[in-house]
Amino acid sequence: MTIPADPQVLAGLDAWRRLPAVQQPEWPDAAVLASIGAELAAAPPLVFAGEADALREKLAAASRGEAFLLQGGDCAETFAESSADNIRNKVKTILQMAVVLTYGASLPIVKMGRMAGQYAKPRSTGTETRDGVTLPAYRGDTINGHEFTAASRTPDPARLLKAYHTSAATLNLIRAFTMGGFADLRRVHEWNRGFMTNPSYKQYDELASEIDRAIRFMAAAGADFDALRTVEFFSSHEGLLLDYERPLTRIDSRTGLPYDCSAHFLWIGERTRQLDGAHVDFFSRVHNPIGVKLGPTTSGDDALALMDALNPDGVAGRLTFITRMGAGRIRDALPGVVEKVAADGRPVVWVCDPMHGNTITSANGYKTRRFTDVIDEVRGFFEVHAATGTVPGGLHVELTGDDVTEVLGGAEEIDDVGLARRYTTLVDPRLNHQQSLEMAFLVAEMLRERPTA
Ligand SMILES: O=C[C@H](O)[C@H](O)COP(=O)(O)O
Ligand SMILES: C=C(OP(=O)(O)O)C(=O)O
Ligand SMILES: [Mn+2]
Repeated sequence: MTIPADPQVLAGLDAWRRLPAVQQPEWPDAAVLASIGAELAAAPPLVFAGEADALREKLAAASRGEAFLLQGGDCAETFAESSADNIRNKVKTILQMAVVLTYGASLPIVKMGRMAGQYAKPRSTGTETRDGVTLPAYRGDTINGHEFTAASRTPDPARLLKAYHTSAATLNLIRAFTMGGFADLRRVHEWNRGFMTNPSYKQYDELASEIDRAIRFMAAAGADFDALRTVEFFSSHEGLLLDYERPLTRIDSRTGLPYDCSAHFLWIGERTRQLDGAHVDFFSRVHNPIGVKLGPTTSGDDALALMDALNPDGVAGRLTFITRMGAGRIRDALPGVVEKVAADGRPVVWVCDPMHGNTITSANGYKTRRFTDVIDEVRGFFEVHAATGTVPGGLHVELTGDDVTEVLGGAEEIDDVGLARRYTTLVDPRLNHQQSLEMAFLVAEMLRERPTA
């Protein structure tokens, strides 16, 4: 039976159009945008509302300390880099990290990519000037091109369709990889053994051997490894570009409720979470699990007001707060926010994004981050939650499966000069494959040491 949407609920989905919407492009032609919007609205959804519900349940478990979220992928996916190799390497990296974290946490890891839709970026300045020429800033492949020409930087609504089709192809391959045997625990474990042959990672030997022994124990005890050939993998991106998210919002025939079917999980960024703004209004009306980024200036009252707007009834797993305070700020800035939310009692998932509060410019001009700062913010996150008796529920990282040189440090010691070797990101610096695995080993230790009920 199909349940239709309440007409008021349907009308509400466009209420954001009358509210201030920051970080949106200036499309040159409203009529072209409208016709592409209609085309998107008629295209099949990318995810099924029932999958978003399943994810909500898993996030509810994370909020109770019964699961842990690993969310990772590029700062900005690009159409050009949405190749099979690139997608495979990212999925592989996340799966490898997840095995290490599963062992550290002794919990199921909820696996989620910043993938299949992460094509729209908020920017700190709307324009970019090079050699006296000023053009619109690059806002992600769904809006404009990175090439520094007037033609490429002009927002082009045809890109919305390209974003949709590239998301569909990416998601299709992710589903094939994770359901078709690529994610088999025995394979993933072998990849991790390969990583450990590099002497730079000697400090993780002990943990790696323990994991190896645990897998051999499982085999000896007759564990059904065939049941561990597939994994659930969820898609997510920043819910930034409302001209894309609105047409992909559909009424779930089972319930009559709206879901944004561009991804399983959408988050509202630090720059677009104004309480009276378009983004909070729009995402308050869709039933996916939703995240909000919280920067270092967030107060406990800000967090409570966001909860009132986005999860007034306290549905478990509906709301995730992704804190991104910076290594130097988290220990001071996070406790007040966490205490206030904990005292309220409505559940949230607390997730640490140790990337966005730690961005610096290297002496030779690269936008980068220090691996030590990234790890220190995660450590601070665990310390704060241990002190307040709350649950550290997950990790949100910018990473790639490839061997880029964008983040300083790691056991292989990328330095300022090293950044120049393979710096390919178009927006923020990502952990490379090795740095990502190294982070997983370090976070696994933190998970092991955390207080559990
Ligand atoms: O993740 C994204 C960036 O932090 C954000 O887009 C701001 O980047 P910018 O300062 O380079 O504009
Ligand atoms: C822009 C991003 O983050 P934030 O909103 O936290 O700055 C991002 O996740 O790429
Ligand atoms: Mn980023």
